[in-house]
Amino acid sequence: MTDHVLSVEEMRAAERAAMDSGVSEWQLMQRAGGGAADWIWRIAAGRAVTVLCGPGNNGGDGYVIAETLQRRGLTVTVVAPVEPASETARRARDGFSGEIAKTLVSSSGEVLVDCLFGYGLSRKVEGEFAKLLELACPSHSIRIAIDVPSGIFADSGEWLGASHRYDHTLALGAWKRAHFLMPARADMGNTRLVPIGLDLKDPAERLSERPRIHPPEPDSQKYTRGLVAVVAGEMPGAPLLSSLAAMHAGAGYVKLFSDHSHPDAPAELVIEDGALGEALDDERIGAVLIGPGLGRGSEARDRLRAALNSGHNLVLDADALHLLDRAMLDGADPAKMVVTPHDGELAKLCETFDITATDKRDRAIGLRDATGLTVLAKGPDTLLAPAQGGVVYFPQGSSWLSVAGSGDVLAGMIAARLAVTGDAVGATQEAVWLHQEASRLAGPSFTAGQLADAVRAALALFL
Ligand SMILES: NC(=O)C1=CN([C@@H]2O[C@H](COP(=O)(O)OP(=O)(O)OC[C@H]3O[C@@H](n4cnc5c(N)ncnc54)[C@H](O)[C@@H]3O)[C@@H](O)[C@H]2O)[C@@H](O)CC1
Ligand SMILES: Nc1ncnc2c1ncn2[C@@H]1O[C@H](COP(=O)(O)OP(=O)(O)O)[C@@H](O)[C@H]1O
Ligand SMILES: [K+]
Repeated sequence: MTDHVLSVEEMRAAERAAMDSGVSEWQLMQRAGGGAADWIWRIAAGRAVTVLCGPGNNGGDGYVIAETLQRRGLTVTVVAPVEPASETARRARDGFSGEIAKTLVSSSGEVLVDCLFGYGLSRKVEGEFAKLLELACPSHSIRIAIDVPSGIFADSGEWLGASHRYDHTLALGAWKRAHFLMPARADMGNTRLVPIGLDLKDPAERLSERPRIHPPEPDSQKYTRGLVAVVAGEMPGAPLLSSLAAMHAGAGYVKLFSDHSHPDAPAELVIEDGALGEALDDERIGAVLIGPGLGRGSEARDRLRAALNSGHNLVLDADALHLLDRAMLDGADPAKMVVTPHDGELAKLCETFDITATDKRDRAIGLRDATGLTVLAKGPDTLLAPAQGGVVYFPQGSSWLSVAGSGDVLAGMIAARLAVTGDAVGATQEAVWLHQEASRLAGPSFTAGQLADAVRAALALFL
C-alpha cells in the first residue's frame, strides 16, 4: 500500500514485522538504498554526487546508494563525519568501494544526497553535523533528502536545528507524518515514495486517495441530487461565493438564505429571506453551510443555533467557529457536522473546548475527540480528523489558494458534496481535491470568484 502515513513507532514495528517474517535488515536496506539510487540516478543525469552518511541506518542507506551509483559510472564522494553505529550500517559502509572523507572537500559534486539522519533523529542537529549541512546544502545545486531531510523530526515535521531546503525527498518504505506537515513539507521539494516491501495493514493515518466523483443517478431530480442551504448573515459576499462554488460542485439545487439584495447573484441561485427556522424545516435539504459572512453578534448566534438544531448535515466555517461552544452543541448531532478551521480558527476552537495541544495534528485530533466533530484543519498542510478516528493527509495544494475567499469556496464545495453523498468524510476529501484541482485550472493569481468558476472544469477531472 502506498497511502499509509506512519509514526516512527509504527515504522519501526513494520520493519520488525518484516524481519520476523524472514526479511533481514540488510535486505531492507538494499531495497531502500537501491530504490533511492534509481531515482537519484535519473535526477543526477550524469552529474557528480556527494553522499553525506550519518551514524545510523539512514547513513547505511547512503553507503548503499553511493556504491550503486558508483557502479553505474557516476562520480561519487562520500562524506561521513563519524563511524557507523549499527551493524547493518557498518556492513553497508564496508560494501562501499570508494574513498570516505570525514569532511566536505571543495571538489564535491553538484548533487547532494543527504543521509545523515532519518527517522531516528533524537535530538537537535549540532556541531560537526550542523556545520556539514551548512556547507553542503548551499554548495550543491540539487539537494536530495533520503527518507526525511536531516534535522526534521519525522513525527511532527518540526526542524530540530537549522532548516535547509531540498529539491527532492525520497520517503523510504512508507510516508511519515512529516512528509505532510509544515514546516517540513515546504522544505522537502518533490516527494516520492520508495517501496521496500513492507506489509502494512489498516492504517490509522493515511494519504487521501484521489476520489472518483459519480454523475447523478439516471432517475435524479433537483432535490434528490443534493439541495444545499447556505445561511448568510451580516456580510453578503462570502456566502454568495460559497453558493457559487456549491452550484459548480455537483449540487442539484442551491438556496441562499439571506436578507441582503445580492444584485450580482446569478438567476439560478434561489435567494430566500425571512425566518430561518422555517426555511430550514425543509426535509429535502441535504446539507447546510453556515459561517462565511455570518458575523458574531446576537443575530448570528441565533442563526447558528437554528442551523445546529435543524438536524441537517452541517458545514461550519469562519464566524460559526468563533461562536460554537459546548452549550450550542448540546442536543445537536456532531456526527453530521464538519468544521473547517484555518490555524487561527483552530486555535480559537481549542481555547473554547479546552484543548491544550500545540501542534496542528494534535489540535485537530483533540478537537475531534472532545466534540465528536469531523475536523478539517486547513492550510498548506491541510489534514482531516474524521469523527470515526484516524487522520487523513492531502497532497500539497497550490500556494495561490492563500487568497481571501478561498475558504468560502471550499466550504461551499464541502456542503455540495455532502448534500450529494451524505458522507461527511468522503465529501470533505472530494472538496479538498476539487479545490486543489480548481486552483491549478484557474492559473496563477486567481480571485476567489475565479476559483469558484473553475470548480466545474475541476469536477470533470474526477468523473
Ligand atoms: N530499520 C530498518 O530496517 C530500515 C531503516 N532504514 C533507514 O534507517 C533510518 C532509521 O535508522 P536509525 O533508526 O538507525 O536512525 P537514523 O539513521 O535516522 O539515526 C540514528 C543515529 O543517529 C544518532 N543521532 C540521532 N540524532 C542525532 C543528532 N541530532 N546528532 C547526532 N547523532 C544523532 C543516533 O544515536 C543513531 O546512532 C530510516 O530513516 C531509513 O533511512 C532503511 O534502510 C530501511 C530499513
Ligand atoms: N499556502 C497555501 N498552500 C496551499 N493551500 C493554502 C495555502 N494557504 C491557504 N490555503 C488553502 O486556502 C484556503 C483558505 O481558507 P481560509 O483561510 O478559510 O480563507 P478565507 O477565510 O479567506 O476564505 C484553505 O482551504 C487552505 O487550505
Ligand atoms: K536524511
